[in-house]
Amino acid sequence: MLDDLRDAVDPEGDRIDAAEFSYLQLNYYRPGRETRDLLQDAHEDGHLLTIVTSRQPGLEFEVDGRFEPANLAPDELLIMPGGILTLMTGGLMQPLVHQVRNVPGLRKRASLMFFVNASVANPPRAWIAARDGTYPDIRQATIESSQMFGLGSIGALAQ
Ligand SMILES: O=C(O)CCC(=O)C(=O)O
Ligand SMILES: [Fe+2]
Repeated sequence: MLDDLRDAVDPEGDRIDAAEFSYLQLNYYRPGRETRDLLQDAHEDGHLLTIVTSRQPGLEFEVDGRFEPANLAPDELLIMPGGILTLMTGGLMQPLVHQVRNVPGLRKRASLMFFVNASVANPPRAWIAARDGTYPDIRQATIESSQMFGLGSIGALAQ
């Protein structure tokens, strides 16, 4: 899929090596114990892509300024573009903003994400330059995003 994106945007561009720095994350929520309307506020993911699934409702994504339920069937995945893909494409591909609603009556909620990251050991050059003509530092952006939620830095994997 990343190769197809590259071919569409810049066939001469760097191939993304996503094998080593992509990872699975399991989120577990106890909606019944929370008083908040949102279990996760609206955000974009700081990765190239996020592949997400859940058997429980709650995930919503933004379309034309409004949030819509993802309504994933048990055998469905949602593939969401993230902020690093925006950097790779000079702003051409915008991230999908999403949030997790606290659905009344739901006691437990689990979701599984596969976060697709470019290698920080062998980072690609952006396929399209930013508006000011510069090329963003994909390696640095990937490392910084990985630290956003207080998780261990992805940079540690490169050592
Ligand atoms: O729990 C979900 O369905 C989505 C979680 C999410 O957006 C995230 O962890 O970045
Ligand atoms: Fe997210």
